[in-house]
Amino acid sequence: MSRRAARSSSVYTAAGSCRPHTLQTSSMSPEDARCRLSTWRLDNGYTCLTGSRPGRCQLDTGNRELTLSASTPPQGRHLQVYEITRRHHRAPPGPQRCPLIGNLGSLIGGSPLESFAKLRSTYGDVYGIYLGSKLAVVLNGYEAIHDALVKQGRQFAWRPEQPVFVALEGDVSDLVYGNGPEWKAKRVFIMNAIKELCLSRKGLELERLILEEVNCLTERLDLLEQVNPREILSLSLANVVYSILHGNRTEYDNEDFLKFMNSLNGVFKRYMRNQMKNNLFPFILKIPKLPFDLHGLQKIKDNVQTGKSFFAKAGQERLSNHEEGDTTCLLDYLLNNDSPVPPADFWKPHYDLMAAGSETSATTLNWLILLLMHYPDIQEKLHQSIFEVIGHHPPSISDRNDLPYVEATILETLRFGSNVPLSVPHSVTEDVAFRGFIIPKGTLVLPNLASVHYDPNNFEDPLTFRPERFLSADGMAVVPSEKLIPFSLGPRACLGETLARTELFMYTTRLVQKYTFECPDGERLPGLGGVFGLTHRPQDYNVRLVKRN
Ligand code: HEM
Repeated sequence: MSRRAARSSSVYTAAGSCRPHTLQTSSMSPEDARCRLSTWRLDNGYTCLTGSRPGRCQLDTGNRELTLSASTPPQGRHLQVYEITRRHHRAPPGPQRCPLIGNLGSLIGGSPLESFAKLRSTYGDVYGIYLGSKLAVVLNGYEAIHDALVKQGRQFAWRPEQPVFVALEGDVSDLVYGNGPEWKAKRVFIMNAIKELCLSRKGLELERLILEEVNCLTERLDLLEQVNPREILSLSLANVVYSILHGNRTEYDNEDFLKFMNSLNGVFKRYMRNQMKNNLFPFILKIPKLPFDLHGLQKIKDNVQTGKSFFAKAGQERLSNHEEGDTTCLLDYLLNNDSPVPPADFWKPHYDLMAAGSETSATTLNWLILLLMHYPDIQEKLHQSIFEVIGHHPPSISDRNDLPYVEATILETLRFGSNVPLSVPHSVTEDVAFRGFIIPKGTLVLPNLASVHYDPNNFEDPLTFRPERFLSADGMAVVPSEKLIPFSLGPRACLGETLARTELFMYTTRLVQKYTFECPDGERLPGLGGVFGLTHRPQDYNVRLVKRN
């Protein structure tokens, strides 16, 4: 309790939307008073909703304790102060917090990425916004993101506690959202397993596996004149992960596979909506049964159940045929003695990898096709560069060094599409001093990766698609940029980066070898504005596939 509070004469209890405060009146001089209750708003951010008569008062939040002092103390009255508009003390600056909705008003209307850019121009590289009642610190620009995720990587490596996960009572995938030593052990184990499986010759032979998958995709595409590529790409890329998990692919029209993929899409769609709702009304998750599944819990539980059932069926064969020491697929690794994942939890990494590894890579290819439709010169140059080196032969991973234009086009697509624009939310487990601010324990930290990719100081003319920016002057070598961070940075950086880069190379090369992508007759070329969700994807569009000879 502050010294001022100790001098106080009356005690008032305040009901807080987050936590209640005890308000204490003291005999402060009127000169100290800084805000007027008659306006019903106290100028350090508390809002007085009921109970007190107009007077002059001051709130002292010096040591995070609330002390109300008034020249005319609201004696004998119950004063309700809701912590709904105060900004955290010493937290990064940001717009005035509104009751209940926080700063959602600043984000609604127009593209969220543009809103974030506007806030950056007002408040700087590190600012705080309230998503409902929850403080989120947004990191913008390479330096701020690098300082947090790399220089202070240990402190920022935490994932935030999500109220909805608490409500799911442990039925939560823990590779992406886990924390602490258990998460670390699983991450290291799975990364090593994927590396051994995919990149050493003893395992799955990633090249063969991806080629088989691209061939299945092109067999499908060959039957079509035009297509909305979104779903078929998603199925195809999910199948690559499926093959790594099980050692063999599944059919696109396998009912369980389709059901699982649909449920994943449902999760992606609902995730953002639920996040917002739960931040706005955190108490609704505490109510076990709500009509119409208002907290969305039942739908999420159903999705998890679909994931579990899919795994139970798909993994059955491997589970019954496995012998200790087998290493033909990821499931074998999980079944071996040194696995940190207990059998009851096998579905979790399965779910995580399918979720994290399908939509992301598929969205990048979805951007690529749309961008090539917009830039036919680049499409022709890309095709030419491939044809000169490997002709009609299927690509192999070792061709990457000889195809710098392909690599540069992929890098530029990852930059332009920025398909995981706010990364996956991070958090801090303790109050962290960062660039002169204090980021309070439990704060949501959003690394705005897109802010790095669209910054003209990093990439000249950032809204133009130009693969050459990643090439040497003679066009013979790739010139990577440290400012390109689509897979994020630090201890939580994407676990599948190597796999994703390999997929993107093999798919891009094979698809451009086989087809010219054009806007279908009679349709308007779709715009390049993205749809913002868990990923940043292009709007749905149709592409005409013209087979090359
Ligand atoms: C173009 C494709 C991809 C992009 C752009 C991408 C991007 C990202 C990003 C930005 C993160 C968050 C990093 C952070 O929290 O700071 C992430 C996490 C993750 N990604 Fe990817 N990813 C891609 C493909 C893949 C693939 C193919 C897999 C595996 C099959 C994968 C598995 C994961 C996992 C498991 C995490 C969570 C890591 C952790 O929390 O420790 N990703 N990815």
